Amino acid sequence: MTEPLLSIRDLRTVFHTDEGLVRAVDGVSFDVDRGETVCLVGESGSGKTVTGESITRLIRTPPGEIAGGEIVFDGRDLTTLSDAELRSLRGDRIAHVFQNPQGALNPVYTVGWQIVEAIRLHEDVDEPTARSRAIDLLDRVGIPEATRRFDDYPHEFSGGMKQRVSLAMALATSPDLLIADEPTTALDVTIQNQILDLLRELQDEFDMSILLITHDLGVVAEVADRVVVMYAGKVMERGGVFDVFERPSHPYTRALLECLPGRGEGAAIGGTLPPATDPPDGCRFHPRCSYAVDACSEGEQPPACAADDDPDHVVSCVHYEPGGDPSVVRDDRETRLTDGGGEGQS
Ligand SMILES: Nc1ncnc2c1ncn2[C@@H]1O[C@H](COP(=O)(O)OP(=O)(O)OP(=O)(O)O)[C@@H](O)[C@H]1O
Ligand code: NI
Repeated sequence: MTEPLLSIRDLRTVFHTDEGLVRAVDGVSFDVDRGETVCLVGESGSGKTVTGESITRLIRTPPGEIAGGEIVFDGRDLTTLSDAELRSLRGDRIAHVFQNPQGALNPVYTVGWQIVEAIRLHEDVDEPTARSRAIDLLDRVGIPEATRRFDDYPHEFSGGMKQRVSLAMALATSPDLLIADEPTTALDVTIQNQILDLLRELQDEFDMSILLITHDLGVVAEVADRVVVMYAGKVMERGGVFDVFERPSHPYTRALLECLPGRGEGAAIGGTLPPATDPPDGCRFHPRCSYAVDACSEGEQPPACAADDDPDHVVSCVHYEPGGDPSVVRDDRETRLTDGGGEGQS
């Protein structure tokens, strides 16, 4: 088996605040394979952004601190790298795109010049070469009349076009991993779909992995190969996108899916995220969970347990622990009937 490109193990990122210690990311583990898209999904405040920003240590220290765990990228543990080593990795082999492209673009310089700089910072090429590469990139991300627009300033682009420009910047050094944090959230639905289509095309073309952060399960269904469902700093469930959508196993995942139009009641999940400085014992979701039993409010978050035959599909819920009964949460009758039918026919 080939090594995953990125392997996060037991990541713990905390913030020291006046209100106390915020365990924003509290023992998160998942992998991103080469060429695949992994989606981090969960409600606002669940720790998605902090996870993404911990990878290349964009977390401001203080108040933030990576308190434990490993972030192995292409065989190297990034938590042990110096700031200088990380800086050269960032924007070279790992690139970030954010919800607000404004942040990635300097209002004082033309977009073309900024992409040229990004290329030349990481590669020893002359100006004309970098310039023609920059125009190619602008063209590739769908900026019409790229040659003419090369000399325009960021404010001369619409929101969707600005996001395309920031994508071109991110791709300037052909990164192995693109971390995209809600890249389409600020855009209207049509533009949103165009950008997601573009991401998919570019992924094939550049042969890169994508870690896409979103609270939108519709987006996940569109682009993900695998899904990591986060809640209050913990991973509730992770697995292949097909498994997670067809056999959602954690009550939280099921509740999120129920919120999807056409899938369930369409209602929001009752209750709110626990206070960040004072999460409940046991499963972090138990105060909002309709399947909670006494054991759910005791001890630590349950370990990652098998959700089905696929070893990649795991769930952190007492009902899946040894001796537990998953049918409390998930109706497995259909699956069993199908299995039985298969045997009968052979
Ligand atoms: N600089 C900071 N200081 C203190 N707490 C922080 C800081 N940054 C993030 N947090 C806390 O960490 C937790 C996780 O935040 P994070 O931004 O990762 O959530 P998210 O899942 O990305 O949410 P959203 O969907 O709103 O972007 C929250 O409780 C947040 O308040
Ligand atoms: Ni976020």
